[in-house]
Amino acid sequence: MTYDALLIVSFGGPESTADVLPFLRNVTRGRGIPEERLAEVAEHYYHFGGVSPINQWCRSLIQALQADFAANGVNLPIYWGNRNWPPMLVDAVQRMTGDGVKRALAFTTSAYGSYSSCRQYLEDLAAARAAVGSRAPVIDKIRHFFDHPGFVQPFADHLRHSIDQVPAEAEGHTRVLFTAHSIPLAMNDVSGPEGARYTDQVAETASLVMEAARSRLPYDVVWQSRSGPPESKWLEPDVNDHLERLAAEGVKAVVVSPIGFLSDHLEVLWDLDNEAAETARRLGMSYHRAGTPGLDARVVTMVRELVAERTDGVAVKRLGKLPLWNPNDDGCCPARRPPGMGR
Ligand SMILES: CC1=C(CCC(=O)O)c2cc3nc(cc4[nH]c(cc5[nH]c(cc1n2)c(C)c5CCC(=O)O)c(CCC(=O)O)c4C)C(CCC(=O)O)=C3C
Ligand SMILES: [Fe+2]
Repeated sequence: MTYDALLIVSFGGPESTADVLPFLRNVTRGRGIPEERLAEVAEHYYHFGGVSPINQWCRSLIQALQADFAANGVNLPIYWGNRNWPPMLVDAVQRMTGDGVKRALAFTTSAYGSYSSCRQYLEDLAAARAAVGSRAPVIDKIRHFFDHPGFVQPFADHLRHSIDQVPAEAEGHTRVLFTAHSIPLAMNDVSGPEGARYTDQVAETASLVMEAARSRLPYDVVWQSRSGPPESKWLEPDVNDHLERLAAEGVKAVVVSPIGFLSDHLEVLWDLDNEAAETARRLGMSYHRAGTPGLDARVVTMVRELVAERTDGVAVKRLGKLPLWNPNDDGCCPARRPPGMGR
């Protein structure tokens, strides 16, 4: 297939205190998120001056990609649009249309399947194209990259580094925790063609990262950043609850690797580096947060390789064994939110 542009699609985040509440209203419109939860999350953003690192990370990633494409003879202009905060997707699609782009590939900054991490991006892409009209380009989403070596290996290197920081006294009493964003159980049940693909993919990434880090430590997959009404059931255990359990079992050190996130989003900076770190401190555990890939050169190479899979039919580079599917097909996550989650 030939493409004439690459579109980077991300979540978007506020860049000043004045942006925070309007951003949160964009994210949660029609979602049944309690007002108190919004106020609480707003405080997390205010703690960082109202600035999420996500937009600046996108800018830097795009700069690095442009240089990499130029150096490797990849002739694709790169556009950028977010789901929830400017630069918005609809403006990116408008610009692409004006530039005469007919068919584009979309790289979303989320590695996994599920309504929230994939289908919702597709819906927002479709809405942006519809708003622009019939001249808008066709846009194909790149596959989930949870098992690409450019995703797994940076996590593995950071994990190895953090394991090496664990104090000698904790030897034999150390646990690795992999975290990803919790989602409603109803959403996970219908993730991917046969359901539960979100939890399956996260579990596969966790085991691939352990293998690449050559670690034999015991590890668990846990969840973070749950929101939504308290009566709805979400993936558990929450990282903080799990730390309580581990402390009671005599675990003395934890190494936390946020494999749910390609870069240090606010969920990592607040929910892990503040909340979970504080929980561990209170429990007397040594806490080590392993890094995310962020702007690792291997991420840049990965994006180029994911593009080449589609443009040049080069072999799919992956470490995992779970079946892949085309996230543009309607046959995976339902094009409607699972019941109990708003809209
Ligand atoms: C699976 C998943 C990912 C990973 C995949 C991906 O990357 O897309 C993710 C990423 C992110 N989530 C983010 C921020 C927020 N998510 C919220 C709310 C929610 N997230 C959900 C799921 C996910 N979220 C869900 C099921 C909700 C409930 C509301 C709903 O059903 O839609 C809320 C509302 C307040 C709250 O309730 O917490 C905020 C502010 C940011 C930006 C961070 C920054 O600024 O750096 C990022 C990257
Ligand atoms: Fe989220």
